[in-house]
Amino acid sequence: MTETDGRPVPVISLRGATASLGSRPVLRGVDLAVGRGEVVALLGANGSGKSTAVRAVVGQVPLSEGRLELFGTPLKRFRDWARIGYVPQRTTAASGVPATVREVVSAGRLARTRLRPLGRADRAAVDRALELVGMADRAGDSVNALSGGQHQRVLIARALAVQPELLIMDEPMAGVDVASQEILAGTLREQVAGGATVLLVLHELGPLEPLIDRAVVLRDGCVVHDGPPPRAVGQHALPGHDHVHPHAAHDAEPIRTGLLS
Ligand SMILES: Nc1ncnc2c1ncn2[C@@H]1O[C@H](COP(=O)(O)OP(=O)(O)OP(=O)(O)O)[C@@H](O)[C@H]1O
Repeated sequence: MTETDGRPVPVISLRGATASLGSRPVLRGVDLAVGRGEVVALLGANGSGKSTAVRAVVGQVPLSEGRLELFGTPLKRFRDWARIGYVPQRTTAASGVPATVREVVSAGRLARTRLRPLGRADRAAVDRALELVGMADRAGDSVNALSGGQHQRVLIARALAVQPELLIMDEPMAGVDVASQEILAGTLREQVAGGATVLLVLHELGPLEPLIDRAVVLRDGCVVHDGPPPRAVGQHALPGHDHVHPHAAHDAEPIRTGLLS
Protein backbone atom coordinates (compact mmCIF):
# COMPACT_ATOMS: atom_id res chain seq x y z
CA MET A 1 0.00 0.00 0.00
CA THR A 2 1.26 3.48 -0.83
CA GLU A 3 1.84 5.51 2.29
CA THR A 4 2.82 9.03 3.18
CA ASP A 5 3.97 9.88 6.70
CA GLY A 6 3.28 6.26 7.64
CA ARG A 7 -0.42 6.70 6.95
CA PRO A 8 -2.15 4.79 4.18
CA VAL A 9 -3.28 6.91 1.24
CA PRO A 10 -7.08 6.77 0.90
CA VAL A 11 -8.44 5.33 -2.33
CA ILE A 12 -10.90 8.24 -2.45
CA SER A 13 -10.16 11.54 -0.79
CA LEU A 14 -12.75 14.25 -1.34
CA ARG A 15 -12.21 17.32 0.80
CA GLY A 16 -14.37 20.40 1.10
CA ALA A 17 -16.18 19.50 -2.12
CA THR A 18 -18.53 22.17 -3.35
CA ALA A 19 -20.50 21.81 -6.56
CA SER A 20 -23.54 23.35 -8.18
CA LEU A 21 -25.87 22.00 -10.84
CA GLY A 22 -27.23 24.93 -12.78
CA SER A 23 -27.52 27.66 -10.18
CA ARG A 24 -28.30 25.22 -7.39
CA PRO A 25 -25.58 24.44 -4.82
CA VAL A 26 -25.75 20.64 -4.43
CA LEU A 27 -22.54 19.79 -2.55
CA ARG A 28 -21.65 22.21 0.22
CA GLY A 29 -18.26 21.27 1.61
CA VAL A 30 -18.38 17.48 1.51
CA ASP A 31 -15.51 15.48 3.04
CA LEU A 32 -15.44 11.83 2.04
CA ALA A 33 -12.49 9.51 2.50
CA VAL A 34 -12.57 5.83 1.61
CA GLY A 35 -9.66 3.64 2.63
CA ARG A 36 -8.36 0.59 0.79
CA GLY A 37 -10.64 -2.40 1.30
CA GLU A 38 -13.37 -0.37 2.98
CA VAL A 39 -17.04 -0.68 2.05
CA VAL A 40 -18.72 2.68 2.53
CA ALA A 41 -22.41 3.42 2.06
CA LEU A 42 -23.46 6.92 1.08
CA LEU A 43 -26.94 7.47 2.46
CA GLY A 44 -29.42 10.32 2.58
CA ALA A 45 -32.84 11.46 1.49
CA ASN A 46 -33.79 12.07 -2.15
CA GLY A 47 -32.01 15.14 -3.44
CA SER A 48 -29.43 15.25 -0.63
CA GLY A 49 -26.59 15.08 -3.17
CA LYS A 50 -25.52 11.40 -3.11
CA SER A 51 -25.44 10.89 -6.88
CA THR A 52 -23.76 14.23 -7.39
CA ALA A 53 -21.09 13.27 -4.85
CA VAL A 54 -20.24 10.00 -6.61
CA ARG A 55 -20.39 11.68 -10.01
CA ALA A 56 -17.89 14.21 -8.65
CA VAL A 57 -15.69 11.31 -7.48
CA VAL A 58 -15.59 9.87 -11.02
CA GLY A 59 -14.85 13.28 -12.50
CA GLN A 60 -18.27 13.84 -14.06
CA VAL A 61 -19.26 16.83 -11.95
CA PRO A 62 -16.66 19.60 -11.64
CA LEU A 63 -15.95 20.96 -8.17
CA SER A 64 -16.17 24.71 -7.73
CA GLU A 65 -14.16 24.34 -4.52
CA GLY A 66 -12.37 21.52 -2.76
CA ARG A 67 -10.00 18.73 -3.69
CA LEU A 68 -10.36 15.23 -5.06
CA GLU A 69 -7.63 12.61 -5.07
CA LEU A 70 -8.01 9.07 -6.40
CA PHE A 71 -5.42 6.55 -5.23
CA GLY A 72 -3.39 9.51 -3.95
CA THR A 73 -3.35 11.32 -7.32
CA PRO A 74 -5.17 14.63 -7.85
CA LEU A 75 -8.03 14.24 -10.34
CA LYS A 76 -6.32 16.48 -12.87
CA ARG A 77 -3.39 14.04 -13.16
CA PHE A 78 -5.39 10.82 -12.65
CA ARG A 79 -5.39 8.59 -15.74
CA ASP A 80 -5.78 5.14 -14.23
CA TRP A 81 -9.50 4.74 -14.86
CA ALA A 82 -9.10 0.98 -15.34
CA ARG A 83 -8.71 0.78 -11.55
CA ILE A 84 -12.29 2.00 -11.12
CA GLY A 85 -15.57 0.30 -11.98
CA TYR A 86 -18.56 2.66 -11.94
CA VAL A 87 -22.22 1.70 -12.15
CA PRO A 88 -24.29 4.86 -12.59
CA GLN A 89 -27.82 5.31 -11.34
CA ARG A 90 -30.90 4.14 -13.22
CA THR A 91 -29.48 3.51 -16.64
CA THR A 92 -30.18 0.51 -18.79
CA ALA A 93 -27.74 -1.57 -20.77
CA ALA A 94 -29.95 -1.11 -23.84
CA SER A 95 -29.08 1.93 -25.92
CA GLY A 96 -31.40 1.29 -28.83
CA VAL A 97 -28.48 -0.27 -30.68
CA PRO A 98 -28.83 -4.06 -30.77
CA ALA A 99 -26.15 -5.52 -28.52
CA THR A 100 -25.73 -8.80 -26.74
CA VAL A 101 -25.09 -9.18 -23.05
CA ARG A 102 -21.50 -10.24 -23.84
CA GLU A 103 -20.91 -7.18 -26.03
CA VAL A 104 -22.07 -4.81 -23.31
CA VAL A 105 -19.94 -6.51 -20.66
CA SER A 106 -16.93 -6.64 -23.04
CA ALA A 107 -17.22 -2.86 -23.47
CA GLY A 108 -16.34 -2.58 -19.78
CA ARG A 109 -12.98 -4.19 -20.54
CA LEU A 110 -11.95 -1.46 -22.98
CA ALA A 111 -10.47 0.71 -20.23
CA ARG A 112 -7.85 -2.06 -19.78
CA THR A 113 -7.27 -2.96 -23.43
CA ARG A 114 -7.11 0.71 -24.45
CA LEU A 115 -9.37 -0.09 -27.39
CA ARG A 116 -7.22 -2.97 -28.66
CA PRO A 117 -9.14 -6.15 -29.54
CA LEU A 118 -9.82 -8.35 -26.53
CA GLY A 119 -7.21 -11.03 -25.87
CA ARG A 120 -7.58 -14.32 -24.01
CA ALA A 121 -7.21 -12.76 -20.54
CA ASP A 122 -9.77 -10.11 -21.45
CA ARG A 123 -12.26 -12.69 -22.63
CA ALA A 124 -11.69 -14.69 -19.43
CA ALA A 125 -12.36 -11.55 -17.36
CA VAL A 126 -15.61 -10.97 -19.28
CA ASP A 127 -16.65 -14.61 -18.73
CA ARG A 128 -15.85 -14.33 -15.04
CA ALA A 129 -17.86 -11.11 -14.70
CA LEU A 130 -20.83 -12.75 -16.45
CA GLU A 131 -20.59 -15.73 -14.10
CA LEU A 132 -20.34 -13.52 -11.03
CA VAL A 133 -23.69 -11.88 -11.78
CA GLY A 134 -25.31 -15.13 -12.91
CA MET A 135 -25.70 -14.07 -16.55
CA ALA A 136 -23.29 -16.49 -18.27
CA ASP A 137 -26.19 -18.43 -19.78
CA ARG A 138 -27.62 -15.21 -21.27
CA ALA A 139 -24.33 -14.01 -22.84
CA GLY A 140 -25.60 -14.30 -26.40
CA ASP A 141 -29.01 -12.72 -25.74
CA SER A 142 -29.93 -9.20 -26.76
CA VAL A 143 -29.91 -6.78 -23.81
CA ASN A 144 -33.28 -5.55 -25.05
CA ALA A 145 -34.78 -8.85 -23.89
CA LEU A 146 -33.75 -8.46 -20.22
CA SER A 147 -35.73 -7.54 -17.12
CA GLY A 148 -34.75 -4.51 -15.03
CA GLY A 149 -32.87 -6.66 -12.53
CA GLN A 150 -31.01 -8.48 -15.30
CA HIS A 151 -30.05 -5.13 -16.88
CA GLN A 152 -28.59 -4.05 -13.59
CA ARG A 153 -26.64 -7.33 -13.33
CA VAL A 154 -25.23 -6.75 -16.83
CA LEU A 155 -24.19 -3.20 -15.94
CA ILE A 156 -22.49 -4.46 -12.80
CA ALA A 157 -20.74 -7.17 -14.84
CA ARG A 158 -19.57 -4.44 -17.24
CA ALA A 159 -18.01 -2.61 -14.28
CA LEU A 160 -16.47 -5.86 -12.95
CA ALA A 161 -14.99 -6.84 -16.34
CA VAL A 162 -12.27 -4.26 -15.87
CA GLN A 163 -11.32 -6.03 -12.61
CA PRO A 164 -11.47 -2.80 -10.65
CA GLU A 165 -9.78 -2.11 -7.34
CA LEU A 166 -12.47 0.47 -6.58
CA LEU A 167 -16.12 -0.23 -7.30
CA ILE A 168 -18.57 2.67 -7.18
CA MET A 169 -22.25 1.86 -7.51
CA ASP A 170 -25.15 4.30 -7.42
CA GLU A 171 -28.24 2.60 -5.97
CA PRO A 172 -27.39 -0.85 -7.35
CA MET A 173 -30.50 -2.40 -5.81
CA ALA A 174 -33.01 0.16 -7.12
CA GLY A 175 -35.74 -1.52 -9.15
CA VAL A 176 -34.06 -4.92 -8.82
CA ASP A 177 -36.13 -8.03 -8.04
CA VAL A 178 -35.36 -9.98 -4.89
CA ALA A 179 -33.60 -12.84 -6.75
CA SER A 180 -31.28 -10.39 -8.51
CA GLN A 181 -30.70 -8.55 -5.23
CA GLU A 182 -29.45 -11.76 -3.64
CA ILE A 183 -27.14 -12.42 -6.60
CA LEU A 184 -25.82 -8.86 -6.48
CA ALA A 185 -25.22 -9.08 -2.73
CA GLY A 186 -23.26 -12.31 -3.32
CA THR A 187 -21.28 -10.69 -6.12
CA LEU A 188 -20.37 -7.81 -3.92
CA ARG A 189 -19.39 -10.14 -1.09
CA GLU A 190 -16.92 -11.84 -3.43
CA GLN A 191 -15.47 -8.53 -4.54
CA VAL A 192 -15.02 -7.42 -0.94
CA ALA A 193 -13.46 -10.77 0.00
CA GLY A 194 -11.03 -10.24 -2.89
CA GLY A 195 -9.95 -6.91 -1.39
CA ALA A 196 -11.99 -4.46 -3.48
CA THR A 197 -12.78 -1.02 -2.11
CA VAL A 198 -16.46 -0.15 -2.50
CA LEU A 199 -18.49 3.05 -2.41
CA LEU A 200 -22.23 2.48 -2.66
CA VAL A 201 -25.06 4.97 -2.87
CA LEU A 202 -27.96 3.34 -1.09
CA HIS A 203 -31.42 4.34 -0.08
CA GLU A 204 -31.43 1.74 2.63
CA LEU A 205 -28.85 -0.83 3.65
CA GLY A 206 -31.10 -3.84 2.91
CA PRO A 207 -29.33 -7.10 2.01
CA LEU A 208 -25.99 -5.28 1.77
CA GLU A 209 -26.07 -4.30 5.44
CA PRO A 210 -23.64 -7.02 6.63
CA LEU A 211 -21.02 -5.82 4.15
CA ILE A 212 -21.02 -2.15 5.10
CA ASP A 213 -18.10 -0.94 7.24
CA ARG A 214 -19.07 2.71 7.45
CA ALA A 215 -21.88 5.00 6.46
CA VAL A 216 -21.67 8.60 5.36
CA VAL A 217 -25.01 10.38 5.48
CA LEU A 218 -25.67 13.50 3.42
CA ARG A 219 -28.35 16.02 4.09
CA ASP A 220 -28.81 19.01 1.84
CA GLY A 221 -25.30 18.67 0.39
CA CYS A 222 -23.56 18.36 3.77
CA VAL A 223 -22.23 15.34 5.68
CA VAL A 224 -24.32 14.88 8.82
CA HIS A 225 -22.95 11.48 9.88
CA ASP A 226 -19.73 9.62 9.15
CA GLY A 227 -19.30 6.48 11.19
CA PRO A 228 -20.84 3.13 11.94
CA PRO A 229 -23.74 2.19 9.67
CA PRO A 230 -27.00 3.33 11.24
CA ARG A 231 -28.12 -0.23 11.87
CA ALA A 232 -30.14 -1.59 14.78
CA VAL A 233 -29.29 0.02 18.10
CA GLY A 234 -26.71 2.38 16.62
CA GLN A 235 -29.24 3.87 14.26
CA HIS A 236 -32.01 4.19 16.75
CA ALA A 237 -29.71 5.87 19.19
CA LEU A 238 -29.02 8.68 16.72
CA PRO A 239 -30.95 11.90 17.19
CA GLY A 240 -34.03 12.60 15.09
CA HIS A 241 -34.51 9.03 13.99
CA ASP A 242 -37.33 9.21 11.43
CA HIS A 243 -36.54 6.72 8.65
CA VAL A 244 -39.33 4.22 8.12
CA HIS A 245 -38.07 0.66 8.19
CA PRO A 246 -39.92 -1.33 5.54
CA HIS A 247 -39.37 -4.58 7.45
CA ALA A 248 -41.00 -3.31 10.62
CA ALA A 249 -44.04 -5.26 11.79
CA HIS A 250 -47.27 -3.87 10.34
CA ASP A 251 -48.70 -2.98 13.72
CA ALA A 252 -45.44 -1.50 15.00
CA GLU A 253 -44.86 2.21 15.22
CA PRO A 254 -42.59 3.26 12.31
CA ILE A 255 -39.01 3.69 13.44
CA ARG A 256 -37.63 6.92 12.11
CA THR A 257 -34.22 8.47 11.65
CA GLY A 258 -33.69 12.07 10.74
CA LEU A 259 -30.55 10.96 8.93
CA LEU A 260 -32.21 9.30 6.00
CA SER A 261 -35.20 11.44 5.18
N1 LIG B 1 -28.73 18.32 -13.92
C1 LIG B 1 -29.23 18.96 -12.85
N2 LIG B 1 -29.49 20.30 -12.90
C2 LIG B 1 -29.96 20.94 -11.79
N3 LIG B 1 -30.21 20.34 -10.62
C3 LIG B 1 -29.97 19.03 -10.54
C4 LIG B 1 -29.47 18.25 -11.64
N4 LIG B 1 -29.32 16.96 -11.24
C5 LIG B 1 -29.72 16.92 -9.95
N5 LIG B 1 -30.11 18.15 -9.54
C6 LIG B 1 -30.59 18.51 -8.19
O1 LIG B 1 -29.49 18.36 -7.31
C7 LIG B 1 -29.94 17.84 -6.05
C8 LIG B 1 -29.12 16.62 -5.68
O2 LIG B 1 -29.37 15.59 -6.62
P1 LIG B 1 -28.72 14.15 -6.48
O3 LIG B 1 -29.22 13.34 -7.64
O4 LIG B 1 -27.27 14.27 -6.27
O5 LIG B 1 -29.38 13.66 -5.13
P2 LIG B 1 -29.51 12.20 -4.56
O6 LIG B 1 -29.23 12.31 -3.11
O7 LIG B 1 -28.68 11.25 -5.33
O8 LIG B 1 -31.04 11.91 -4.79
P3 LIG B 1 -31.82 10.55 -5.18
O9 LIG B 1 -31.82 9.71 -3.95
O10 LIG B 1 -33.17 11.05 -5.55
O11 LIG B 1 -31.09 9.95 -6.33
C9 LIG B 1 -31.41 17.56 -6.22
O12 LIG B 1 -32.13 18.62 -5.64
C10 LIG B 1 -31.63 17.54 -7.69
O13 LIG B 1 -32.92 18.00 -8.01
